[in-house]
Amino acid sequence: MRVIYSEDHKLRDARTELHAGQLVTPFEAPFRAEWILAAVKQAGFTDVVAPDAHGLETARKVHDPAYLDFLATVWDRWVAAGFTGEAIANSFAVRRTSQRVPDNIVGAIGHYANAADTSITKGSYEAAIASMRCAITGADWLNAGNRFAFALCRPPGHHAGIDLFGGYCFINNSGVAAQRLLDHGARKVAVLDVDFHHGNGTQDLFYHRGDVFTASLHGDPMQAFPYFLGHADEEGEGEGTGANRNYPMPPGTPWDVWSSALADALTRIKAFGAEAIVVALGVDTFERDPISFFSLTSDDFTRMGAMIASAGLPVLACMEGGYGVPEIGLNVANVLKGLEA
Ligand SMILES: NCCCNCCCCCC(O)(O)C(F)(F)F
Ligand SMILES: [Zn+2]
Repeated sequence: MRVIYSEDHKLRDARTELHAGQLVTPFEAPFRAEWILAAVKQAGFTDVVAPDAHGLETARKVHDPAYLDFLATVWDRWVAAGFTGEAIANSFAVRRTSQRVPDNIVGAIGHYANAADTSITKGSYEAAIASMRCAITGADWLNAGNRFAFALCRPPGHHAGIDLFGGYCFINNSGVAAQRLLDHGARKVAVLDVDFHHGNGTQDLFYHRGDVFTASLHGDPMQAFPYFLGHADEEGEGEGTGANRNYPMPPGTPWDVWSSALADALTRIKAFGAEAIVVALGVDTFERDPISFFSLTSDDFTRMGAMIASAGLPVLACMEGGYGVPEIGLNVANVLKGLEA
């Protein structure tokens, strides 16, 4: 198991998150990556490398280039506008609005935001690039013929759509990794999202494509963020018809229910003909996660890894969510142990 980690995640250290009507300390904070790195090393996964310095070539195949340009410049534009707070969208291009991108930075950030929970700050973009590089480097480890890799991505990526940021995400790491696998010989790949929250960004990236199967197990969007995508009747369109599968589940979902959804997803991934699986690995399905509502135990994460490995395919796990409790490190390490069991 190769682990890819970048110290540059620390450049993403926002002071604020809009939560429950207040600006709070962000749940998605630097300590997360430090706890997870320590725990996976403690578990014996010591083959840890820094990412290769990839550019945006692969990312431009799944994200709108103008969106990537926005990410690269938003903080400087925000500061140039004379604002002293962190960059937070507060007007949005919602139903029945123009999709022109305003010149004004407050309008532009609202065009590209899919949630107001994600402040953009100095260093956010550089951290997102480093996170993307971890995912691409992990994909290249598989491209070299290896079975397993873990990209310790921070900031996460699965809420980042073609031209959308939010939910703590900017560049869709697992989506870029899937594209990288396709660019290096794979004909079909799957992105399996086990984070508590629906992978709305990843679904957006590949909804009309028939070469990437996207599956997501998550809190029912009628009850849970991201709220506006992730229903079971979203099955892909055009070339992508039948290549998207959502498993929305209710509060309190335990392992036996959750794992039956995983078994179905893996069956469909194999039937699709995927040659590799990119796992959007959030561990916020944990019973004591502070912002989620499933009931998986730490031992269930070992079972999760073993089930995914039983598909018999190469696996790249890209870190997504998992908050606030020390067990996030143990839970990630358990998935890796299960993969290699
Ligand atoms: N303010 C707390 C209420 C929840 N609002 C935002 C939730 C974002 C979840 C992010 C994640 O866990 O899905 C990711 F993997 F992307 F990090
Ligand atoms: Zn999550």
